[in-house]
Amino acid sequence: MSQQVSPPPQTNHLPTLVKKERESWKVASNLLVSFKYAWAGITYSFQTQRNFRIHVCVGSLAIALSVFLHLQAIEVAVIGITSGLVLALELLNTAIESLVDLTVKQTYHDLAKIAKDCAAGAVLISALVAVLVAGTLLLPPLLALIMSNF
Ligand SMILES: Nc1ncnc2c1ncn2[C@@H]1O[C@H](COP(=O)(O)OP(=O)(O)OP(=O)(O)O)[C@@H](O)[C@H]1O
Repeated sequence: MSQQVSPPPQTNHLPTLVKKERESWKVASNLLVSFKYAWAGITYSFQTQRNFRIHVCVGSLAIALSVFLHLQAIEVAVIGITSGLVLALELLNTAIESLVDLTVKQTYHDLAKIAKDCAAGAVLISALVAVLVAGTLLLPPLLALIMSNF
């Protein structure tokens, strides 16, 4: 018995298909509007997620301290990258939590637990690495400065 198989989509129809799949409640009309939505996500996380606020404060402090201690540009960049990664993963964590809550609502589900725990684990690993990197780069000059004042 022959089986009906639909033909693969024509290459020249791809833009139409992509456009169809991108239909959502609202799509950003230009780059400025995209930035506005991205900023809305950042402010939402800042206002609702205590951990995000802590990471913003600690990251800003580490970068300010690295500039104050006259670290090399590459060292300031490394501290900036690791701090930024923590913030980016914290935003993804918030997005995953929201999606999970949207899907399972107030019910317990093992897969919801795995998704949330793994997302939180990703933030934790990045935060530990950021602390390790900042500590390695900042502590020696900081201790030298403290010792020189005694
Ligand atoms: N629907 C669910 N089903 C199963 N376990 C859940 C569910 N919702 C939350 N949990 C468990 O509770 C934990 C905390 O979930 P919650 O949504 O409160 O995240 P949170 O405390 O805001 O996390 P974070 O501190 O990373 O922002 C999750 O890591 C997960 O182990």
